[in-house]
Amino acid sequence: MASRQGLRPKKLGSTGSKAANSPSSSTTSSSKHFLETSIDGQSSPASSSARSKPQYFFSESGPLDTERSKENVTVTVRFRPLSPREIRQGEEIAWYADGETIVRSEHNPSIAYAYDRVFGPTTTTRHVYDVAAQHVISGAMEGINGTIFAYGVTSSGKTHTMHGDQRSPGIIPLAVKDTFSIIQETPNREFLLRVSYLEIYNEVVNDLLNPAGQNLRIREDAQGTFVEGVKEEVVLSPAHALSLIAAGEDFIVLFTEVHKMGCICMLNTLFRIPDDNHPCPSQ
Ligand SMILES: Nc1ncnc2c1ncn2[C@@H]1O[C@H](COP(=O)(O)OP(=O)(O)OP(=O)(O)O)[C@@H](O)[C@H]1O
Repeated sequence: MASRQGLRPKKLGSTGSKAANSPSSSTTSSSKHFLETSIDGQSSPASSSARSKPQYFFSESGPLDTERSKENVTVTVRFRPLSPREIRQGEEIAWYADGETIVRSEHNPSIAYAYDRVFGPTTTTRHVYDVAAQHVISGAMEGINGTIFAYGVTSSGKTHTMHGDQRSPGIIPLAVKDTFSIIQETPNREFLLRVSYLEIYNEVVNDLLNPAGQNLRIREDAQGTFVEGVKEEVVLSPAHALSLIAAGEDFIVLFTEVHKMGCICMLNTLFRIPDDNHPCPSQ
């Protein structure tokens, strides 16, 4: 897993004016609310860059490469646009995406942070998925553990990014679809896909696929860390997997009132797809 250090954005000095560093006006300003999407693809070559270096578009050489190749965590920031309500209330943009890797303060341009990738408010979820998540899925299908998670303050866009809607599917449905496409394109292997859906609320782990599975314990054994007693469903199609998410969502609604009272409390869900894949016996 990632070290804490790996999750920390790197603060930069001023690297120039906003206009000079911004590729286009559409990505130079965005809401003061932003979401950080973290990705952990253990040992995945595609996620092996240094935390503060843009992973996808830089190829680096030199003595630091060995060190960087150990880095498995990338941090991506996605800005959402101001909502109509925020515009009506006269809310102002506080941070903006300055190019593809820098977040800069509107009020003090000398304050800037570098991330692996920064997406402005006009970026589609599909693009975020393609650039920042797809490689974790393809890595997982090759047996490399991977995690994609979103964090941010309330209303920063976590649900929009991870779940999305019919018009703009989120990272979870896109990942499910991709997973099954990869299975179809890999006829020489057999895959067993199992899904679990958990919520971590105030440090309590609840099973969203099983109403009886409350306050589950996190344990460790020789094979690694696991949640004791969590329900795992074998899934046979994208529709089946997505129906499990929908069922889990119904369950989350039960917690919504608590969540509202909790102000900035975070409601986090984990949608987990462990896959066991083996070469076909006949191959
Ligand atoms: N990239 C985006 N483009 C357009 N609208 C967005 C975007 N991201 C979020 N929104 C909108 O902003 C609002 C808040 O987003 P969302 O519900 O995803 O936040 P959240 O972080 O999940 O909030 P909470 O923690 O309170 O559940 C929603 O109306 C959503 O549709």
